[in-house]
Amino acid sequence: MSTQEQEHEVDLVVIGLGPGGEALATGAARAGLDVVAIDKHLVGGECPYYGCIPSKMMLRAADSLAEARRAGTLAGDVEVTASWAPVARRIREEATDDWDDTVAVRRLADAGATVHHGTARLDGPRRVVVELRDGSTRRYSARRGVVVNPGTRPALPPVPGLAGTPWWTNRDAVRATVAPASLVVLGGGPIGCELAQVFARFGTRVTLLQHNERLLPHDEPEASAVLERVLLDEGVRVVTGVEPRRVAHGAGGFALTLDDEVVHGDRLLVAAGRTPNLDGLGLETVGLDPSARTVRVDERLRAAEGLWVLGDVTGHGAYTHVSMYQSAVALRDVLGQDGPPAAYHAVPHVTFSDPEVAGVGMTEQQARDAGLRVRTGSTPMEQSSRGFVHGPGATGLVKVVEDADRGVLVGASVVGPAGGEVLGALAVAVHAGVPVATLRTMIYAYPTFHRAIESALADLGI
Ligand SMILES: Cc1cc2nc3c(=O)[nH]c(=O)nc-3n(C[C@H](O)[C@H](O)[C@H](O)COP(=O)(O)OP(=O)(O)OC[C@H]3O[C@@H](n4cnc5c(N)ncnc54)[C@H](O)[C@@H]3O)c2cc1C
Ligand SMILES: NC(=O)c1ccc[n+]([C@@H]2O[C@H](COP(=O)([O-])OP(=O)(O)OC[C@H]3O[C@@H](n4cnc5c(N)ncnc54)[C@H](O)[C@@H]3O)[C@@H](O)[C@H]2O)c1
Repeated sequence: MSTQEQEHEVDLVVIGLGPGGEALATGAARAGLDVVAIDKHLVGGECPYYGCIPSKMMLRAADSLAEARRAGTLAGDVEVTASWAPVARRIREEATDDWDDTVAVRRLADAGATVHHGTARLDGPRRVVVELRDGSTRRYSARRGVVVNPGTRPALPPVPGLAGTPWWTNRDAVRATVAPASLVVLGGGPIGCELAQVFARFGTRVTLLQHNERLLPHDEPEASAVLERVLLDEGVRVVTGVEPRRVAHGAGGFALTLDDEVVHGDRLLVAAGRTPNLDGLGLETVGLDPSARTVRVDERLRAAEGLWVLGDVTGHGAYTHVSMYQSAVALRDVLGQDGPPAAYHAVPHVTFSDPEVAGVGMTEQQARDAGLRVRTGSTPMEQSSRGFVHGPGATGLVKVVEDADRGVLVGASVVGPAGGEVLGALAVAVHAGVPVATLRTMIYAYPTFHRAIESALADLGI
């Protein structure tokens, strides 16, 4: 073993600094542990540089255009000339520091951690090898253990011809310096729906091809229907239940062959799910299967002796708030502290389209599949007083799913303006198991969007 490869003994090694890994490394270092934190790309992971934050800046800009266009109905004439330049500038300068993580590295180092940019892999229990960017190798053994938070990358669907083309991932989309004239979006999940609406509102001709029979298939069918209608009304061509047979790229852009037509676009955004970054991590050296889609963890995020795994790869919801939540639970375990175990009965999620599509807990179908005696109640957002006042853009609904035997909500959905904010009240109800009878005695401020919850509860029946 060369001097360079001498094994260094530390308390904790964190591989992958997504939101959860970064927070855990910071907390462990602040608590006095000797922590080595490693990321092969940017400290902070996908969310701040290529995911949540830049995409939500794009959506904020697109929403402002839509609101300005609604002024014609509400407040008089407004002339709108869309420009992508402020969006690109905000993302580059304000959100990502030109995709530079110097500030995040310094923050972590100031907390007391040793930060490396390099690719790490497990090399047996509590052992890690890092290939540093300068080509050198470092080996660590970790007294407490290793935390792994490697995240995911865009999945490449097996469509003939696709692999050799310059298709866009979310990373290319958030780095765009102009809005393309035309765009084909492959995939109608959260990424596809959010970005299809963004570019359409900036004047891009968008075709959204979704393999499933509906958009956002993990949400309530009613929510999918509202979003599809809105996107169609805004000029997005939505084609569901399709999968391209072939993709070609040439001087004229992309051509995607469907069963009975060819769809064209200057750009092609592939948003067809994610591949977990579990390959090359050395999971087999600790007795785990590197080809699995998720790593099974217990309620303290332990995957093996001295190994904690966090984030998207655990399969408990590919959201930043899940990664952060898990990191707090795992940190307590790393530090030998007691505390509540991880529970996932009230995981919320929000697709930040306009209207926002938000959900918590189970859908009606999931509750039925779980064998519960289910009652549902719903109400259209348009029929609420606030929806009526709001006018254009107020489309949506509130739907609640009750376990009728226990008299508590096990799931809820909100589609509407600020749907993710309205969801907050329902997330409390599902999380804490607040009895429906108690929710019905609440006073709901008039005329708010959240007052529609009272109508949905009334629709459950007696
Ligand atoms: C376009 C888009 C929009 C999104 N919007 C939202 C949103 O609005 N709200 C929300 O909650 N979620 C959103 N998400 C999901 C969110 O980004 C992820 O759930 C979140 O980043 C948490 O992921 P993670 O903790 O698993 O790790 P990640 O953020 O994926 O980070 C993993 C890190 O590990 C590093 N790494 C991997 N392997 C190694 C290795 N071998 N050695 C060293 N380092 C390694 C990677 O470089 C990366 O930095 C969005 C995602 C995308 C793509
Ligand atoms: N606002 C948010 O919280 C937010 C936003 C974006 C992403 N995310 C997270 O990131 C994850 C990944 O998002 P995503 O939208 O890529 O994945 P996804 O898996 O949720 O959706 C991908 C969609 O692509 C479709 N698809 C797959 N192969 C296809 C093909 N060959 N042709 C056409 N369609 C095809 C599938 O039917 C599926 O509905 C999400 O699960 C979510 O957890 C969250």
